[in-house]
Amino acid sequence: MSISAAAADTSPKTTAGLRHVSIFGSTGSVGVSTLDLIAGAPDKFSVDVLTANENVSLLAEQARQFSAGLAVIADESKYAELKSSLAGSGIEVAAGRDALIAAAGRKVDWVMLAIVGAAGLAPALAAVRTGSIIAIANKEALVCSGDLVLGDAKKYGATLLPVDSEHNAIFQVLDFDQIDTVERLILTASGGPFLDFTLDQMKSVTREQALAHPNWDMGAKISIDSATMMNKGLEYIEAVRLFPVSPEKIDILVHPQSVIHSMVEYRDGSVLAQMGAPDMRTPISYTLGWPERHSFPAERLDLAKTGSLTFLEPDLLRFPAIRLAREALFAGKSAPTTLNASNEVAVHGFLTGAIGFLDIAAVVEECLNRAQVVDLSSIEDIFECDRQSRELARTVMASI
Ligand SMILES: NC(=O)C1=CN([C@@H]2O[C@H](COP(=O)(O)OP(=O)(O)OC[C@H]3O[C@@H](n4cnc5c(N)ncnc54)[C@H](OP(=O)(O)O)[C@@H]3O)[C@@H](O)[C@H]2O)C=CC1
Ligand SMILES: CC(=O)[C@@H](O)[C@H](O)COP(=O)(O)O
Ligand SMILES: [Mn+2]
Repeated sequence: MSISAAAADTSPKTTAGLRHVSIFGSTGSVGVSTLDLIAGAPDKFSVDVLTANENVSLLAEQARQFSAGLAVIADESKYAELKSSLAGSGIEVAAGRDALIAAAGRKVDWVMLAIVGAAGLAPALAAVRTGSIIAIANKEALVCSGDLVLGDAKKYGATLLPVDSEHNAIFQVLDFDQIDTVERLILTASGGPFLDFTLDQMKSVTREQALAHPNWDMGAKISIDSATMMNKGLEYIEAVRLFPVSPEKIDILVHPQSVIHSMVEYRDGSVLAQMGAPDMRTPISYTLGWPERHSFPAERLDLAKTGSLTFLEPDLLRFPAIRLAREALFAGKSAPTTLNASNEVAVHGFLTGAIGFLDIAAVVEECLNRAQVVDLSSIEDIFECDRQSRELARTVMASI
């Protein structure tokens, strides 16, 4: 089933009342929130696969706490450490990229894709091909792979549930059965920590300032993307991939309080919004329970306390990443893959002190200008484009 049909399927996908789940990227921000929800409902879930890149100690701790079937560490050099950490537990251990992909091919009821970056694409495809319910947080996989993930979801009968707060919001209020009555999707954006900064001030911001998101507690890469607003650019492409709505009908609106997570406007003028406190456990809980709603004691929204909700247009001069993402989408073919890969390299460059904050978008723009826009007709083409774009981004960064 594709995402467009997912809303119509109302039969809970459980095995004897217990949902068997796997979490890819369990040691990250989304992964930890997912396990937090699962810990609160031990009678509803049984954990099969947990994975990390290099954080052996947290992965081993999680695997023991949840009696996982298999723990996979992507960094092969950490295999022995993980093996000894889990000795005597009866938990299977594996390492490396191929092991990660094989683990994603294990059939369970529900999978969380919470690896950050294009590194999550191959496991995402393997998971989708099992035909299970797939909760997808990994927006980069959707951006860089064109229609492949959605196409395979359809082909293999998987149900794709968006985890990203904006897309989860839209999923909750979008009437898939009357899609031609939809006039606009409105993606809200907090504007990040530099919403009120001048370009001159943005030139010299530090890593710590950029990591300090005003509303959300997230991993480093997405926090920097929020600060450049590339996150909204990626989310714009993510929305085009996920929802059967043309790109011209998708707007971005800055809403600094992050209370309205996104909106859908219908042709009769009705605007439906999903709201909530900025806590990722709410959208994750929605996907964990889907099609039922589980109870979750998240902080409740207190609008009187919030006081006012404000909105403004994004400033594309101070936040060119939004323009770059739109241009990449309209250029099509390999351009979104280049956008994503060069952004990943540039964000890493900023986090490691190699380039300044404003250089992130400059590197991406230069890569988009220099890279050829070519057809990507297979997963191998996507990987090759991703590899070449990273190489190009490193070359561009070295010249700054
Ligand atoms: N955090 C949030 O609130 C939100 C996140 N998202 C999206 O969800 C995804 C995850 O974000 P977030 O949880 O913040 O990220 P984190 O950086 O906190 O966690 C990333 C996870 O992926 C693992 N990982 C990193 N690199 C690799 C690799 N090369 N191979 C395999 N595993 C890897 C990490 O392992 P290790 O711990 O060992 O490094 C960790 O488990 C991103 O795509 C993000 O855009 C979307 C909406 C909200
Ligand atoms: C929680 C979530 O979904 C993030 O993607 C969030 O949207 C980031 O906030 P920005 O709106 O600042 O990008
Ligand atoms: Mn988001």
